[in-house]
Amino acid sequence: MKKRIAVLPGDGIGQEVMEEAVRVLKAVADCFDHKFEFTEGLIGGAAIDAVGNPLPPETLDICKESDAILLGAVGGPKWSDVPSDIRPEKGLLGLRKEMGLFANLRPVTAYRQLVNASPLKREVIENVDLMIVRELTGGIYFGKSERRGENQDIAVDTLQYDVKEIERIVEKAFQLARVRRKKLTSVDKANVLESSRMWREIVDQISVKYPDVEVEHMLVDSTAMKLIHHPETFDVVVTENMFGDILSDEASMIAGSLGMLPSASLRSDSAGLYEPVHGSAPDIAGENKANPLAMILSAAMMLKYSFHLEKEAHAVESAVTEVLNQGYCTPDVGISGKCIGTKEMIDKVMDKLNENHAISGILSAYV
Ligand SMILES: NC(=O)C1=CN([C@@H]2O[C@H](COP(=O)(O)OP(=O)(O)OC[C@H]3O[C@@H](n4cnc5c(N)ncnc54)[C@H](O)[C@@H]3O)[C@@H](O)[C@H]2O)C=CC1
Ligand SMILES: CC(C)CC(=O)C(=O)O
Ligand SMILES: [Mg+2]
Repeated sequence: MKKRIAVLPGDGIGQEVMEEAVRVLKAVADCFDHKFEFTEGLIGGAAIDAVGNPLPPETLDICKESDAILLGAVGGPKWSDVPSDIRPEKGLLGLRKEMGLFANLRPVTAYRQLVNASPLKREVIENVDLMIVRELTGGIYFGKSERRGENQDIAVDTLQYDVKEIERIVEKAFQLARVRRKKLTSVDKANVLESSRMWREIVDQISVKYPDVEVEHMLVDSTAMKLIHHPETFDVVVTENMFGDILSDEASMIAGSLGMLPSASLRSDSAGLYEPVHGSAPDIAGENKANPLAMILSAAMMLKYSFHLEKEAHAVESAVTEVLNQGYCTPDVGISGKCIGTKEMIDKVMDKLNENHAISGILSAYV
């Protein structure tokens, strides 16, 4: 099967983890006899430096002509003073909007091998398996924003949602809950915000179609607390753009590191953008210290959601789990003597992938 993949490394550790993801995908292609064609594009700060635009039209064309997009991360202190309309982050927001990628799936798993990496107690996190479903192309990140006043001393950001934007993300969340543990927590700030009150009404209306799914409404501030207190009680959590952004970084501490959280940004067809939840991590960039697993697991989500290659996705996920089982990990989660670098971690994952594939080949020869 031939698939075209747009590769957008971006900035900082985005470039490092992307190199590793492409390596893993090439190994998957070899093992399972697929053809993945990679086309690289500029985005974020790297694109500003090269052409003065964080989302050049050529990059958008590459993405539109591809079957899926992989993205590292954008941003960094180097571009903190560029005009707000060409900041690196604008490139990513623009790409999500242009591609219509409204549904951001952020699974949070507490890996057994990493329970000691979490600042939370073992008994709090050991049974956690939740999915944050974040609305990705609306809300305050896309509303009108401006500076006003004689001295430009008033700053305005606008949080706006229309019914259709809410309906499609809520539908997506119900569908996901239906095939998981059938519980949906809708997170809002309905005690204060009008957009949240409309969000709640829509969740209630749609819930009638999903009588098998238990629904609860929760305010975002108490959700932040409950995610730490009783994270195991959550299954699917659906929320608007900014709340989802913040809650997912918080939830990363259940997994032990931002470097463990993958994501898929989807629309209604099979196209999708796959990126780790983390940013460009300027504090560790260029040091071979970044945890590449969020990126690799995002690539596995691409295999599953865009290419429907379940077996291949499972092979990558199993290789990751087995390497963690052997005690290897990067410094963000590592305290043991088996703490290794970005590249070495992926060497281990590739060894496992190839080894498991060879074993399954030998076994199939005997049946
Ligand atoms: N999707 C994207 O492209 C995102 C971009 N950003 C951008 O990234 C830049 C830095 O933002 P920060 O607030 O520092 O967030 P960040 O996610 O880049 O880093 C936060 C902390 O987590 C650590 N960390 C993150 N990913 C890691 C990994 N894979 N392995 C090990 N440690 C990891 C970092 O070292 C840092 O201490 C900013 O310009 C921000 O706008 C932030 C979030 C998402
Ligand atoms: C450009 C930002 C909104 C990126 C971010 O923090 C995220 O998507 O998690
Ligand atoms: Mg974020």
